[in-house]
Amino acid sequence: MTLHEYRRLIDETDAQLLALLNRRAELVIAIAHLKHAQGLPVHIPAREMEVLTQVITSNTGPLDDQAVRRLFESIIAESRRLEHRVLGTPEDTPAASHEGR
Ligand SMILES: C=C(O[C@@H]1C=C(C(=O)O)C=C[C@H]1O)C(=O)O
Repeated sequence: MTLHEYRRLIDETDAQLLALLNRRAELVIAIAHLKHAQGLPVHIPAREMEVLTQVITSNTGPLDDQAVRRLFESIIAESRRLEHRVLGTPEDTPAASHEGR
């Protein structure tokens, strides 16, 4: 395959990744509203650990586990930012502190 063909495949793959990331973001928004309604915080470290453990455990490479961890830590951090944005809560304040609003 030529360089140009590989790059077209990368472009296609990036489009798929973006669609999946936005699908994940839509699920995160739904979860944000549920957690807010139940008085739960945006940041749930135990769940984040579970997500990271799952992706690292199922990683078959060529990305190494540290790379997968960094990528998903970034995705999760953006998910938290998104939750705070849709809820209108400050980023460093748990949504639980907004109970009763
Ligand atoms: C999406 C959630 O909110 C936050 C973001 C998470 C994620 O992006 O996977 C996981 C835990 C929470 O800190 C959730 O609680 O499930």
